[in-house]
Amino acid sequence: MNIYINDLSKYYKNKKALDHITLHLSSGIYGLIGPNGAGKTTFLSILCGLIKNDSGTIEIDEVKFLSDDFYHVFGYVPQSPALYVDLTCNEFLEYICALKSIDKNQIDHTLKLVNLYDQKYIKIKKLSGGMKQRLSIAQAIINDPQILLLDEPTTGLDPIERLRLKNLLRNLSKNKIIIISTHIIQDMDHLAKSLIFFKNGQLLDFKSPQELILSLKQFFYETIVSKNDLQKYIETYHVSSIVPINDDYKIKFFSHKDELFPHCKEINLEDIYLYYYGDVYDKR
Ligand SMILES: Nc1ncnc2c1ncn2[C@@H]1O[C@H](COP(=O)(O)OP(=O)(O)OP(=O)(O)O)[C@@H](O)[C@H]1O
Repeated sequence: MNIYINDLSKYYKNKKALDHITLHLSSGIYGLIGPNGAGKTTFLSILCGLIKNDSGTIEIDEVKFLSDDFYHVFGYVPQSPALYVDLTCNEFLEYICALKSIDKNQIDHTLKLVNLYDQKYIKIKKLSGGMKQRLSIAQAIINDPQILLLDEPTTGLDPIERLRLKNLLRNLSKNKIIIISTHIIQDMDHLAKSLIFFKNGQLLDFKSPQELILSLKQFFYETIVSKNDLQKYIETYHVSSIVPINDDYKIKFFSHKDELFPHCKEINLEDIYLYYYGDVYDKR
């Protein structure tokens, strides 16, 4: 399965929400990264046919985009779960099976996958936020879609629920294209094969986490500063981490100049998020 997105743009009146996005996606998990307003939801909404793009094309190599066949290979987890809270989990999934024209015998298997089998006959309004999120994922995966889109699925989940969700997505990802939008970049660590960075509707970068770290490490430096000097460094450099060490601080920062400080031994995805969405990117 491949998705070819070519020169995709979208306006809301005069506001450009997506600006000439071109991407080729094959099987695997993609993290769609960006701060609020970057265009993530707009992009996913176009991919699932909820809204229309103004220009550009989307092609999928096995089905025609937005045809009936497309909806059989596709699942969507919206930003806010759209659930009927007076139904039980079982009743809700029976309704989804009817909508998707699939056999109800998929329900038990799906509830087990999302770890909600014990809640099968519980009303949705009695579920915790994390359980509701998993039920929302259940409705999206019940037809075993080859394309799965999730809009900020980790928002509001505690660390254990986030870990559960990551494991579930990892287990589901074989032969599927999974796109997960998030501004919590750490959630993509050891999960996404590639990260797609959006800012103001534009594509900033599209690389694997390893490639990103390799290409950006050269801009990161580290040094130890005294408590008195810390504020001066924060004002002068783009500091991405501060770790107290006895009475001093170990700071990590990025700069596009050749600095006299040692380069960082390691940088992580959080450093990369700050690199792209801190003000340094606009100042380059
Ligand atoms: N229905 C709409 N009408 C007008 N402008 C909109 C509409 N939906 C989104 N926008 C604007 O388009 C831009 C992209 O919004 P979008 O919701 O796609 O971003 P996002 O990255 O998903 O943000 P968030 O992380 O806050 O969900 C923003 O500037 C937003 O204000």
